[in-house]
Amino acid sequence: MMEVRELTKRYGDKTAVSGLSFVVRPGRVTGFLGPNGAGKSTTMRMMLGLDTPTSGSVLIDGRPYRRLAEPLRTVGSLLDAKGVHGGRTAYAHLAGLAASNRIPRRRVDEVLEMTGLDPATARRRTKGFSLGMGQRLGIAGALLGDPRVLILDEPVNGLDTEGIRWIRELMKSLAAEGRTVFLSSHLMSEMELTADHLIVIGRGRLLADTSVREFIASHSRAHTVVRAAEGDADRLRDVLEGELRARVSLDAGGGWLVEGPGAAAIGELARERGLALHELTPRFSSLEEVYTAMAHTSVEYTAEVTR
Ligand SMILES: Nc1ncnc2c1ncn2[C@@H]1O[C@H](COP(=O)(O)OP(=O)(O)OP(=O)(O)O)[C@@H](O)[C@H]1O
Repeated sequence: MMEVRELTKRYGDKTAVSGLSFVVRPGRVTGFLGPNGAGKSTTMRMMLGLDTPTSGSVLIDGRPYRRLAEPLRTVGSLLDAKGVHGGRTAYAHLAGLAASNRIPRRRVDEVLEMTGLDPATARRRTKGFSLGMGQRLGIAGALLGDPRVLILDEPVNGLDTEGIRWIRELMKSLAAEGRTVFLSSHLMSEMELTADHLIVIGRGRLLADTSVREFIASHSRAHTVVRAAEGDADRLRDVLEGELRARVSLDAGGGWLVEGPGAAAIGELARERGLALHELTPRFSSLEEVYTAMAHTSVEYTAEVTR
């Protein structure tokens, strides 16, 4: 478990993180969202003791990072996959990390296998690694100490479709084992598939701390796809616009996309007006649609931090 308490970070007159408080719980994947410059990386750096808060604190399993006896065994992290010495082989990099954290050498082979880095790749210098291979190595490093908490900044960055799917399943299985998994990503569709819970920040402040499902349900507008019998389509649109004040547009699959009234109201009105419906389907927004709509309407989502 991780507790962020009244966390604030200022750089000169710029406030990157402002009075942020939330709890990241074990047993689920928590996604960390926010536009560029919202303060995600700064928050993650403070979680890992790489940056000192101006005020506030982060506790990992009850202690600040710097007071953890064996940090790598408690928290695994991936902030910058390029933070590996290019002259070393992947194996040497992990073996060095293991040795300095009193982690048995055999664990290196285990994490290499878990992350799909084969022995031949592991013996290559990391300088020639692709972004995706570097990302896998970074994750191998994060898993080395078999930590209860994982903090990953953009872990799918540079991965192909197969790699992205692999990360998704890995994150879910680590959470299912009871670990605390906290990750940021710009890929909303991926976040929707991977995360159970969301922490959303904008301008360094907390905007939402909720399940993915609730976030979508509470911010999406009701949409329904409705299709009438042939010949009734125009009349259906007129009735919806005139009597229910609905916004009606043509749906990509034919039929009308109705915004405003729910499926029940549409169905009942159609029956009263003697219109036979061939389709009446509530449509839920995707996380990406909800997030994009918020980004257009809320200043916290749009502008950079200025103060
Ligand atoms: N070392 C620093 N010195 C001065 N300002 C900084 C420093 N680090 C971050 N900032 C500023 O703090 C704000 C938050 O940056 P941060 O990198 O944490 O955002 P982010 O949400 O991770 O963005 P991105 O999605 O682009 O990575 C930005 O305005 C950034 O310019």
